[in-house]
Amino acid sequence: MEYTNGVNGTNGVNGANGTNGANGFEDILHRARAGSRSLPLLTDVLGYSLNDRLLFAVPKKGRLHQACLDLLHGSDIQFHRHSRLDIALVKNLPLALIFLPAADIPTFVGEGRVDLGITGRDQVAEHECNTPPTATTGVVEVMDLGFGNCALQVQIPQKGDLSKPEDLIGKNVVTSFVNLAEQYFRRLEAQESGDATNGDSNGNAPLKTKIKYVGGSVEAACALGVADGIVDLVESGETMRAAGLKAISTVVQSSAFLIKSKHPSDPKLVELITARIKGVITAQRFVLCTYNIERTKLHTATQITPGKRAPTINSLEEEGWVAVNVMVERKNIALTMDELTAVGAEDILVTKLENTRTGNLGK
Ligand SMILES: Nc1ncnc2c1ncn2[C@@H]1O[C@H](COP(=O)(O)OP(=O)(O)OP(=O)(O)O)[C@@H](O)[C@H]1O
Ligand SMILES: O=P(O)(O)OC[C@H]1O[C@H](OP(=O)(O)OP(=O)(O)O)[C@H](O)[C@@H]1O
Repeated sequence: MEYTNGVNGTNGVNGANGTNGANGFEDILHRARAGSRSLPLLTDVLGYSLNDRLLFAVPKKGRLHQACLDLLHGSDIQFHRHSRLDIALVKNLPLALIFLPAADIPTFVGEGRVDLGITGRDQVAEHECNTPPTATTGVVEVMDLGFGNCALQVQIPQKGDLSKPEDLIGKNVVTSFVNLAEQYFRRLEAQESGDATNGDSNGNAPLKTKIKYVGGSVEAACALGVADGIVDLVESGETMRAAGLKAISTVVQSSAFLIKSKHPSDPKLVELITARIKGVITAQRFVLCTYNIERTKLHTATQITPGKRAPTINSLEEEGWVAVNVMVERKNIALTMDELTAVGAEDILVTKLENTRTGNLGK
């Protein structure tokens, strides 16, 4: 089977409407991309053609799903998704959304079957461990979307004999990220044995650590006696602590990324969607701050609020006073207001941004 991670048939992706043969979803996308003579079949199966539409993969469930729907809404990408159907045509752009498990999105985008996608960087790293990018395949990271922040970490029981990653060598490690875990322990074993060649991914030396796959609830594996340690995602750390585990090493840091294939079918549309998403992300990240200040104190105040390019300064009707308009990062706004007040700013107002479109904001 060409695809791993259950793309074919195991998770409901295959044959989204129940009529779509053994090769299912993958085959549909392939035929759509190829624009081949088999397109009438596509129409028969789906009731419409994906030809001439840019394909955009979105996580169908899980931690990234709702944030992606919010992003699409903010970008005015309008669609109606029929229940149980994992393809939705966008009404106001030549675009189709394909709802896929986050883990499968790098495969589809990397092979160019889908043009754009949103998934975690951890999933991209896991995919690329097994399928290194070539000149024509593999994904291009377009933009960090600023949500889905987490870390893939090596975890062990809080109480027990183990204390460091090396203690897990030769033991049982359970994870959903078998490729990254194998790569991590292969390098660790190589360092321990002083054998630099062991560190490559060609499997020259057998891996002593036993890596086992589970699809979810990884944190239960130690308590159930299946694992001595696990490699799993941590955000707040609540799941880890509740399971009596502690983190001893980080394999990879992650957040949600917009990714694209190396040869998207419509680069202009990719640019347009990227600009819209960037506008929404920037609007979430910044607020607009306005305040009045005496011109003599302006220099000090604008050092506190330099803006992205420069603040906008307007004269007030009152002699010697100016009004300042400036973008400030949302996470810093309370501190910024304190500092502005301290240097004599008055009438400080903070406005939420609905949307933005700028050249270099949010980089
Ligand atoms: N606790 C978390 N906090 C932030 N982001 C997370 C968290 N857990 C997962 N993610 C991100 O969301 C992605 C999808 O994980 P999630 O567990 O939601 O997957 P899923 O598609 O529902 O699969 P599964 O059925 O295996 O749980 C991860 O690859 C990671 O990038
Ligand atoms: O550090 P925390 O904030 O507690 O988050 C970490 C948990 O979130 C994810 O699981 P999720 O709840 O998505 O379910 P899953 O175990 O089925 O993957 C991840 O696999 C951890 O178990």
